[in-house]
Amino acid sequence: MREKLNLGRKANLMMENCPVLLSIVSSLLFILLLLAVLIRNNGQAALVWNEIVLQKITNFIMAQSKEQRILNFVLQNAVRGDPQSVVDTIDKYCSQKEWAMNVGDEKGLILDKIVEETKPSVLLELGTYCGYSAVRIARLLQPNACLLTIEFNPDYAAIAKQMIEFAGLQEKVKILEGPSEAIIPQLKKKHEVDTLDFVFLDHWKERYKPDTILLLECGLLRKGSVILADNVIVPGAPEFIQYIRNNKSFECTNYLAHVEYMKIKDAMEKAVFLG
Ligand SMILES: C[S@@+](CC[C@H](N)C(=O)[O-])C[C@H]1O[C@@H](n2cnc3c(N)ncnc32)[C@H](O)[C@@H]1O
Ligand SMILES: [Mg+2]
Repeated sequence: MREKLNLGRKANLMMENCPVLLSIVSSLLFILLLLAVLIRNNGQAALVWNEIVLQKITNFIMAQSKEQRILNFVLQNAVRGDPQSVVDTIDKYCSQKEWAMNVGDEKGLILDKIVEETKPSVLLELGTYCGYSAVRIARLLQPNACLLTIEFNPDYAAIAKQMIEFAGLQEKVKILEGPSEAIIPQLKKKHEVDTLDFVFLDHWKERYKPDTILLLECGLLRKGSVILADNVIVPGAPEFIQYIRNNKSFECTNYLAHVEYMKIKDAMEKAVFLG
């Protein structure tokens, strides 16, 4: 009898709270819907969602970093000594399993085209990450050409080293570990660079402009040096774009594309130094 009374009271309580519960659930659904729309239409929100929310949860569950998972997938599925298979395997993982900030397959084709047109011997990349673009660039280089790539995150630099070795490109690519602003001034004396034929800007976007100015101040650009900047729409590099397009020493071209492994618009900017 007492049990029946208790059950009745519980049912009454639930009925009384029903509108409150319903409004909480519907508010949550509304917030989720809003988030989904925002992520779908907004590049910045999509990057934050992938890099901060999804990645942190997966890293916690798997007790391993996303970059380690990308490397493991390459070690298990790509062909050792075959850079194209390394590039394709990373693209497969990042388009099907987990998003990552590699330049990716679509903008990678623009990068390939500009490297092939420029035929560079001395190249600099700012922002190595897992070594995707380093492998992509180095696979196209002439026998004596060399790519220096700067990365300040030691975990990423370690992953990139293994990626580049697996691709068989360790003779062509040298990883310089540290912040770009500290390494650029050492390039001439410490790393025997005279001038750079090609520079790929793909590190944090607020460093694009100051590091371009630093390259000029250090005398590392010559007439005809090509700078290619990734992600000039998403996340965007407005200060760099304003600086480079208003500088008469550079001739600029914009290449429209999409954010790596997404349908959101992005672009690359090529700037040729006129001396
Ligand atoms: C977008 S990822 C590079 C992706 C890579 N280029 C690719 O396409 O495979 C940017 C990388 O730049 C590194 N980075 C950012 N700012 C840097 C700086 N000032 N000096 C050195 N590395 C930097 C980050 O740690 C990150 O690994
Ligand atoms: Mg990029």
